[in-house]
Amino acid sequence: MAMAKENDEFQKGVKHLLENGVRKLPNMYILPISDRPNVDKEQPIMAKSGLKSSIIDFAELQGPNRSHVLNSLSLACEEYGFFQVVNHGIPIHVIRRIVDVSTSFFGLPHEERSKYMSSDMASPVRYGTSWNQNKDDVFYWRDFLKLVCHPLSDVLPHWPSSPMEFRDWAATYVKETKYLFLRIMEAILETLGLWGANKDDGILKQLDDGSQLMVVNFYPPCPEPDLTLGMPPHSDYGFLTLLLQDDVQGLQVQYKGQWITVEPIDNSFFVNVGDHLEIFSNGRYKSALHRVFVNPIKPRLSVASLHSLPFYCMVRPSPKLIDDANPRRYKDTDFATFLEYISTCEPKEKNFLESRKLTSNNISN
Ligand SMILES: O=C(O)CCC(=O)C(=O)O
Ligand SMILES: [Fe+2]
Repeated sequence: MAMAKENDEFQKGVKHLLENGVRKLPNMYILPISDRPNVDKEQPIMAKSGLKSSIIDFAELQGPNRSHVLNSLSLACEEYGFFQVVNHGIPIHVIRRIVDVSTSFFGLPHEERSKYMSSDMASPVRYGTSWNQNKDDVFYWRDFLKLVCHPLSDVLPHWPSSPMEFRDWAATYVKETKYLFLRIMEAILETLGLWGANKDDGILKQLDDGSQLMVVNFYPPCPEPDLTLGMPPHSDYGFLTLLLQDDVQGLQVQYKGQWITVEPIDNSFFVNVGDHLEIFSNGRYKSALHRVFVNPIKPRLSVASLHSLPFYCMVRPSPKLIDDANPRRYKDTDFATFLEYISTCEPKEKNFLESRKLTSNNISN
């Protein structure tokens, strides 16, 4: 009984635990030694790792240097699975306001935030904690707000009405990030030889009408950050995720088996290749494995915007990227398969994508 009660408290999230005087990391959050972040051990930060070419100047992409930027973009997607976009064109006040209203949302009393708790994965709004709180054996030090963003007019009335300006700014932010996503995708299609003269605008139309999810992640200060994580190693499911992070370090990406800390660059987006783009590009571009560590002093906030095809569409390797030298490497995948997978087995690292790979026995054109 006492145990069940304690469990109920964990379900309310980490901010709630802190507000209720928890000063020591509960056992529920302690990861096995092999999964702990090891942040003390020498882990390079991005600036010192030699990954400079992963910075993409969006303004240059629209100008005479486009082909040069496209080369960097292609290299980043192929080699790292991520890049950072600067001069992205989204007005700075929109960026500031989305951070402000998101911070205010997490500043609301627990009763107000918890109105949006739901175990229904398809709910247009879902407040929750950890990674998958209904299934996690070990909990992660994160609270989140997930908003389904498409079709906007249908979902908007379900979004939080408090703080007062939340809906308006979230709607503006969602439209701006969708526009940026589509422009970046045009460039990515071009790097794959599917734009320009060899135009495949079918996929871009589908993406324009595609799914979009906005996830606000909040990581309060953690009493014993070396024993836990804010998010486990994972790849995102969609084509691209556009991530806005505040100025507190926490995000790490894996490169050549090593965890590299992404130092936040003011007014930029960290963009990572998701599983669907890996499938669509027939494995040429790789989805990025990333995780989040937490710290004992500063709260951290990030806003992720995840984009893919409409939920009912199949994701499959582009036929133009399949030939004798590059046989089809992935099975057809739809969103229902993904939801079924995450409801039956814990998504760890890139294991969903692994389950979609064709083996050398059943590889085909
Ligand atoms: O908070 C972060 O930096 C990463 C968030 C993330 O990976 C996600 O929302 O999928
Ligand atoms: Fe992620």
